[in-house]
Amino acid sequence: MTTALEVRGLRKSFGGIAVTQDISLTMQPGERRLIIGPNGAGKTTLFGLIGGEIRADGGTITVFGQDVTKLPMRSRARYGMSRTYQIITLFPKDTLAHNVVLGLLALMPLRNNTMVDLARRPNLHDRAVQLLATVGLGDRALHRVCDVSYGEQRRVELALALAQQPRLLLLDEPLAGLSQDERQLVKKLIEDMPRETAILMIEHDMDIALEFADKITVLHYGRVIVEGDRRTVVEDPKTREIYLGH
Ligand SMILES: Nc1ncnc2c1ncn2[C@@H]1O[C@H](COP(=O)(O)OP(=O)(O)OP(=O)(O)O)[C@@H](O)[C@H]1O
Repeated sequence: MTTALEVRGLRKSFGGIAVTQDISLTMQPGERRLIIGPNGAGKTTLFGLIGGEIRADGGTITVFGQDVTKLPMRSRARYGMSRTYQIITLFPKDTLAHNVVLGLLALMPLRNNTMVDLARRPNLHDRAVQLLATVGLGDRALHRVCDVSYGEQRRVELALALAQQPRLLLLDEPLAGLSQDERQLVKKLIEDMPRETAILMIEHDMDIALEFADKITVLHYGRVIVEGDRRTVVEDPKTREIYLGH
């Protein structure tokens, strides 16, 4: 079976400091994988490399059998990969629906046509509202991003990622900055994502994240130090050393 993601010997240095050191990992289609590690372990850099914002110094990244190592970020989406960001990247003065419409447009062959008349494409708007409804924001579609809460903005990001119907979804701390109630809501949204979508997630909230994961990868100083199912990782002395200091 073709793997969803195959990372081999990935390396990246910034100013001579190795931040990603020979990382390899394999994900199967539909797998739910959690990446954990202390601050500065290189989690976000690894996401940047996989997503294509950061160019690797060495190694390869294959998505559903396609070598994407040298492809720019936007081209990687065409192979089924989509991601959210730790920092929100929405247009604040536009409505939620319009943000999602832009996300949908980015996937279409007419995406480079700046003259596209959105008023003549009501189906796009309807699709955007539908997607917003899947993250519980159907009734907020016509609100501006700057007028909704931080938690709601994070849910718009999830709607945008889902708009791409990804086969591989990268979630960078989807629960960060959310209230307890919003965490539960977003957790449920992630759990309810199509089971065939492989999800790679960075998350600090262990209580929620461990439950979600089929497999966990622990990074430390840019290396994979432990990998396995929940029990293997939690019981491994190296994990305990990092998180508990003993
Ligand atoms: N563009 C950059 N230039 C220089 N150093 C960088 C750059 N990006 C990241 N780093 C450094 O690389 C290391 C790993 O950073 P990264 O953000 O990937 O870690 P992280 O595990 O995601 O941490 P956190 O949990 O705090 O978000 C850090 O020491 C960081 O300062």
